[in-house]
Parts: sequence; structure tokens; C-alpha cells
Amino acid sequence: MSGLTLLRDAQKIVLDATTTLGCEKVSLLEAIGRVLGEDIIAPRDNPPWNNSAMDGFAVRWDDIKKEHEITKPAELKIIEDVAAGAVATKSVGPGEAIRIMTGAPVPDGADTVVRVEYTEPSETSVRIFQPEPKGMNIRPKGEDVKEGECIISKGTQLGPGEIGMLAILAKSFVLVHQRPRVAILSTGDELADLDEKFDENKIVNSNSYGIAAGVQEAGGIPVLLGIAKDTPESLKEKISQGLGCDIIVLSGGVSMGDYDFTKVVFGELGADMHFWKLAIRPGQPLAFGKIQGKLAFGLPGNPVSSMVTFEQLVRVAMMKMGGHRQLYRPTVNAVFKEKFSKHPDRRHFLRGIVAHEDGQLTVKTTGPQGSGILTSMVKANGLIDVAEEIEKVNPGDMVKVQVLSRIT
Ligand SMILES: Nc1nc2c(c(=O)[nH]1)N[C@H]1C(S)=C(S)[C@@H](COP(=O)(O)OP(=O)(O)OC[C@H]3O[C@@H](n4cnc5c(N)ncnc54)[C@H](O)[C@@H]3O)O[C@H]1N2
Ligand code: MOO
Repeated sequence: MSGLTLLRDAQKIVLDATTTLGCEKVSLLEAIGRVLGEDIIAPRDNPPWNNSAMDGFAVRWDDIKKEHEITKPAELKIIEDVAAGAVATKSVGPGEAIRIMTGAPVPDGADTVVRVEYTEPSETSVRIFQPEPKGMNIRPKGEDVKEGECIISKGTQLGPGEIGMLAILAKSFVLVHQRPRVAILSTGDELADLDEKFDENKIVNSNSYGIAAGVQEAGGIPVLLGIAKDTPESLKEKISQGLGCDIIVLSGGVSMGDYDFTKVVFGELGADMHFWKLAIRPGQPLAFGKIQGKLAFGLPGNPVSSMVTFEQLVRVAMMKMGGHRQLYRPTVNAVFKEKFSKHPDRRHFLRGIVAHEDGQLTVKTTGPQGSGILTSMVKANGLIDVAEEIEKVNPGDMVKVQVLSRIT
């Protein structure tokens, strides 16, 4: 495998060079999708007191435990009404009941709540037709959250469940990691941007938009720098504009062409650069290094190659910067439905369609896998990860798939 760098070695170098960003406070309504920068320790129990799970009557179980018949209901005296939000002023004594609403604190003396459907109440007393087990319909103090427990740990990406819990814990502001700002630059005289007059001799700059979407999906903030001309001067000027960001991502100009200046310019701007021929397909040529402390990636220009290398390297660095615990995409094992062969040298990322079929996960490719065939990324919900040493995959073999989006 001479001259080829393994992806996992490249990932290690990238991750070693990446530091996690600091934190900022945001209000709860802005916190969805953000990554928690602090452990959340419960300041009190939830629920804060034993409370009723039903609208009904708080009673002493001893009073209702006998066998009930429709003709011989237990009859208890109603001594008070407790609405949700109110607290009983009396305690339930033998032969007594307190009318209670769902969520209200269970009065002293009561150990069971009988739901209203099992009773026949009048103004002053209630007849109970059905016994309930002792303790029924009482939600105990602290059944959800115990004071002092770590309820959500640092590095968790906040979803609706976590946001609701933060509200329960009365956190109106929460510490989250800053979002990585990613400058995106496309290179090449053949490119035209979306706001330019259409020219059929030009290639539309799609990479900047695909990469920007990848940045957003990974929780970052894309900063589009436009298109650099195929000159070292233009490249240098544009790259300097991106140095205010945390990461600079270029696409194009990293292979062997006469106008491929990315590597030269990266070299002139910074030290400690890596120019890799990665042992992956697609996405072989790649430049990486630090320019003035900022991570800089030169991704290959072919549209699929730029996306696949973004996934494997830039996204992983963004995850670390953003404070995520899980840096890599989730993977599943699925039954391969086709035949595939390759040289046992590079790791291949085939664009795949993962599906549930007869109780198992299956995967097939999206069709032709050329690195300019962007419809493969449109159709794919996963990248089939075929390891370097593998030569053949047959129908029925299990393969590993990086999950990119929903499996139907
Ligand atoms: N002699 C060699 N030629 C090539 C090699 C090699 O090893 N030796 N590697 C090939 C591989 S693999 C790839 S991948 C590409 C990488 O090329 P570059 O990074 O230099 O990219 P370009 O040549 O500038 O462009 C390649 C291709 O992609 C299109 N492109 C570029 N930028 C964009 C953009 N922003 N939006 C849409 N499309 C873009 C461009 O038009 C070309 O078609 O090199 C191979 N060659
Ligand atoms: O690496 Mo290139 O991305 O094989 O087309």
C-alpha cells in the first residue's frame, strides 16, 4: 500500500490537532441541538412531593381494603377538596377521604388514591365500589429525579426530552459548547457560482453548498468564501479571509493538475502540513494542516469525493470541536444484496440504500459509484464501509454501514 495513508491514521492526526471549543450560555429556547457543556445535577427531587396520578379521593387503604360489592360499598366522609396547585390543610383520618386532583400533593394520613370512576361522591361523603391496591395512584416524591443525581451529562446533544428536563430543573439558561465556524472555499476557473449568469461552459459550484449543508447538519456555522481562481494569489487572499473561522475547508485543486495550487499555498501559509493520498475511494488526494492555528482541509474537487472526505475527516473534527461525546456516525450491520469486488488496498465508501426487509436490515448500492455522480448521494441513506483488506463482498454477506439519514 505504498504511499497511501490509512484513513484511521489520518483521522488520528486530525483529531490530535483539534481542540474542543469553549462554552456559552444560551436560553432554553435556543438550546435544541446544542451540545451540553456542563453536567446537570438535580437541585431537588422531581416530583417534589408524593402526588396523585388520578383525579379521585385520597384515602386510607385500611378503610377500603375489604371485599366490595355494589350493595356494600365503603363509605367515607369527605373532609376537604385539594385542587392541583393546592395543598391539603387537614390529614386523612379513619373513615375520611379528601377529594384530590391529578398532580396535587397527597395529604398526610392517606396512602392510596381511588380514581373518581370507582366512586359515587355526594357533597359530604363518597361511596367506593372497587378496592385499589395499597399505594395505588400515588406518584412518589423523587420517582423521576433524585436530588444530587447527574441527570444529563456534559457532551449530550440536547433534544426535546433534555430541554423539558432542564425546564423541570428550572434552568432557563444552559451552558453549551460554541458551534464551530467553518469557512468554505471552492477553487477552480471552471466554476461559476449560483448568483452568476448561467454559462454552459462553466461548472456550477455545487461543492460549497453541499459542504455548507454538511456543516449545518453537524451543528456548525458555514461561512461561504465563494470561488478562488486557479492562482496562488487568489487562493491566498481567500484563505486569509477564512482565518477568522475555526476551520477552513477548500475543495478542488489537490490532485496533480498544472493548476492544482492548494498544496503549494497551504505549504506557503503554514507549517506541519500533510498531503495525503488516502487509502480510500472516493477521496484519495487530500491536504490537511494548521494555518495560524486554524484547521485547514483541502478536499478533492469531485463532488462525491468532497462529501465523503468531509464526512470522514471534517465532520469528525467538528464533532470534537463542538464537544460531542460521539464523534462518528452511528453504524449498522446489514445484509449486502449485490456483488462487489475491489483491490485489497483501499477502504471503499459505497453509497448505499439501507432498508428493513423481512425483519432484517439490507443494503444495496445506489448504482454507478463514480465520484462525479452526485445522484448517488441523493439516493443514499448510508455509506457502505468496505475495509481496506476486503476483496469481495457477495450477496448475503454482512457489511458495515455508516448511517447518514433515516432508514425506512
Ligand atoms: N493525474 C492525476 N489526476 C487525478 C488524480 C491523480 O491522482 N492523478 N486524482 C483524481 C482524483 S481521485 C480526484 S478526487 C480528483 C481531485 O481533483 P482536484 O481536487 O484537483 O479537483 P479539480 O481537478 O479541481 O476538480 C475535479 C472535478 O471536480 C469538479 N469540481 C471541482 N470543484 C467543484 C465545485 N466546487 N463544485 C462542483 N464541481 C467541482 C471539477 O469540475 C472536476 O470535474 O483528481 C483526479 N485527477
Ligand atoms: O478520490 Mo477521487 O475522489 O477517487 O475521485
